[in-house]
Amino acid sequence: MQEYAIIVAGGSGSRMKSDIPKQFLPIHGLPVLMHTIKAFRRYSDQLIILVVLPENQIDLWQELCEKHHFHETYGLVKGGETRFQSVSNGLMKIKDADALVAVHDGVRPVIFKEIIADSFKVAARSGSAVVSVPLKDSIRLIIKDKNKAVDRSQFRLIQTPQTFRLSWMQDAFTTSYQETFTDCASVLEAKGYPIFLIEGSYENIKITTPEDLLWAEVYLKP
Ligand SMILES: Nc1ccn([C@@H]2O[C@H](COP(=O)(O)OP(=O)(O)OP(=O)(O)O)[C@@H](O)[C@H]2O)c(=O)n1
Ligand SMILES: C[C@](O)(CO)[C@H](O)COP(=O)(O)O
Repeated sequence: MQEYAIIVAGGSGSRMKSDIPKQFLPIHGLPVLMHTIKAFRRYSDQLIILVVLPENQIDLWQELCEKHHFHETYGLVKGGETRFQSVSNGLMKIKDADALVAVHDGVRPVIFKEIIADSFKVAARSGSAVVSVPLKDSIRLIIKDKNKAVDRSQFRLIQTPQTFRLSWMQDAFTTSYQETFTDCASVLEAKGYPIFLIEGSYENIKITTPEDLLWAEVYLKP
């Protein structure tokens, strides 16, 4: 079955508060998104990669590609207002009848090829594979002005890639957008599809705020 990766990098990175969107900030001199694309290419030469970018940042990306002599093979897709819309735009570019699609945040550059491989293997068998890790901190539930300890073993932190059968994704993404759709798993779950969790890695961080860049520098050895 043909394997696709939709790498979503259509956001503005408001929480990073940087001059340019965080997906273009350098780690060891190379933009975050280039590290992410290279990680997926390391997984397979056969993988079809689609990269979703904000329409108004495509010129900047192309300048960066020239500057860094970045010549990986991938298709470019225009992003949307929300992550949901950006994924949806990526899905619309896929014309195969049958395929597997891994959706990954462009700002998670420390993704190991073994995890990508596992996500495709499990999704081929079960229809879905969502990367997750156990919590290391204690957590408390906030109820108005009070709070209460909860059993952390009942929770998982969810990462990407999130890999699914194309037909499941196409069906699920016909749903109207809801605020609670923070990832693809929540969209597929809302349509009744089962979500299978697989083991992720604590290094697979999402670059969201400035200190995350420092950790990514440590994890991505030059
Ligand atoms: N309209 C959007 C919003 C987000 N994303 C992508 O989804 C991933 C996870 O989102 P997040 O970390 O929230 O990125 P931003 O939306 O850019 O950040 P912020 O919420 O701080 O503005 C990122 O790779 C981001 O580029 C996207 O493709 N299209
Ligand atoms: C998709 C995701 O990275 C899984 O943890 C996360 O939900 C993205 O959240 P954000 O609100 O877009 O930062």
